[in-house]
Amino acid sequence: MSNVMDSGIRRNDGREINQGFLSMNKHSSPQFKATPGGSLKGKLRVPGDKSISHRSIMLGALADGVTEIQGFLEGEDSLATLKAFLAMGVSIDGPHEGRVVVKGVGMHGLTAPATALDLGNSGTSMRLLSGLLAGQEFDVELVGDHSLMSRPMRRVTEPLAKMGAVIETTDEGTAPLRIRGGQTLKGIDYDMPVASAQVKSCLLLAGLYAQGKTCVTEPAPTRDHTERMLSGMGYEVVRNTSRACVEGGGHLKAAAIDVPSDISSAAFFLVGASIAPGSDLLIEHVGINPTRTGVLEILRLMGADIEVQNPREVGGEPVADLRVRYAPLKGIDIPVEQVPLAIDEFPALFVAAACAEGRTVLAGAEELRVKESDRIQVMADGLQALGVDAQATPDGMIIEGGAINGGRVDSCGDHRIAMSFAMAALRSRSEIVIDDCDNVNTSFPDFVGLASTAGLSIQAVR
Ligand SMILES: O=C(O)C1=C[C@@H](OP(=O)(O)O)[C@@H](O)[C@H](O)C1
Ligand SMILES: C=C(OP(=O)(O)O)C(=O)O
Repeated sequence: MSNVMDSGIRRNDGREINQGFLSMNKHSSPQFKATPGGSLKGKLRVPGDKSISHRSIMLGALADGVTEIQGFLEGEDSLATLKAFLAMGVSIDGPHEGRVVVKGVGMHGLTAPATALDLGNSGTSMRLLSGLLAGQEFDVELVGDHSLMSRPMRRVTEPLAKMGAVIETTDEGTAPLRIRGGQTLKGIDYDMPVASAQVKSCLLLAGLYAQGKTCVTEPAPTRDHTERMLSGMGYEVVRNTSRACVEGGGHLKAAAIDVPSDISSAAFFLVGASIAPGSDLLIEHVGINPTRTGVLEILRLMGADIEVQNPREVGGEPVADLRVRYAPLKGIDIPVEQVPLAIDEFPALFVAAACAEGRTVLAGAEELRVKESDRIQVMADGLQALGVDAQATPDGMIIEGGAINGGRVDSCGDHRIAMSFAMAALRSRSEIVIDDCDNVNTSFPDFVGLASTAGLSIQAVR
């Protein structure tokens, strides 16, 4: 049933993703060149939600029965998750134009992979899988690219150890993660020190394999796709405002999953259209789960003109079309409670702040320093290179809005930073050249094509 050959995954466009595609040669990482000016117009649909795509493969693989997924993100991060489950013996057909069929093996049907699982650039894959795999019968090793191998993993390995998991990290608490199988896990009641959906999801997934009840309390609301999908597949999750609990030993039932477009990918267009005079753009079928809509709230506080049209629910997740028109923005103090609800959107929001009138202050966002790059420092450096008054602080940034000159910036291999600076060209005085943009493929394949259709003048060059 699988269309995967020994050499790698065959994509629906005929391209083959070879073994080792996740650790691509950075010498060939393209530059983006974006010409100043223009506006964003028309209607478009951005690719599927990355968080939901990961979870659809993980839970589909563990379910009884066949899970059909539509709208799956064919980006390198979610493909890394897909490939990990192929390596653990799950039969998966696709992706074909966003459709993936996963033949579930049940809670105890995974088999030992022949080699370490390479999760590329994807923190979500590594942290969620560490929980899911801590309760298996086999040993497994998790590795990734240079960025992923430097991200903090103790936030998951420490609470997992309290549950009885045995996981080895480096002395710095980073991957490779060596997970010893055959452990008996027991449920814990865990107060998370950081607001992290990855930590919460990791522990809930481990909790499916634990004796008794596993409860996770979060210091602030974070994305709840795991809880929603578990419930949607018939696994009881007991939730109140800040706490989610599962009882180990249950089963998942296969279900159809319709993945909405990713609001984190829509964010570049929300910002681009807000800052470019003359813009009027409709972004269709976007996931507007309230744990993800901080970007809408923050942009509106800045004066953006965003209309939520045709709100509906699709497969347990709220979805809508977003119409965004140019509006003059003003600087604000970003409300701290919005931080976890917009955690991946700050690179784009910093560009909005650079185009706003007055000062924007972000605090309470130290988590940005441990994403694919240090998003506070890398964005501050890039904005300064473009002539913007942007000062990094330990937990955020202070930006004085004003003119954006052109120039050259380094995305440091961070997809969200590359796409954010591309949108900055809509308001820059001269060309913006962005280095090291390969990883845009982790979350937004064909960003350049879609952005060009909407009116951004951008090219990828090797
Ligand atoms: O659970 C998820 O799918 C994610 C959670 C967030 O990470 P943290 O849990 O580290 O905040 C987010 O930044 C990441 O892109 C996806
Ligand atoms: C932080 C991100 O992803 P991950 O943690 O899965 O690498 C992101 O996509 O912005």
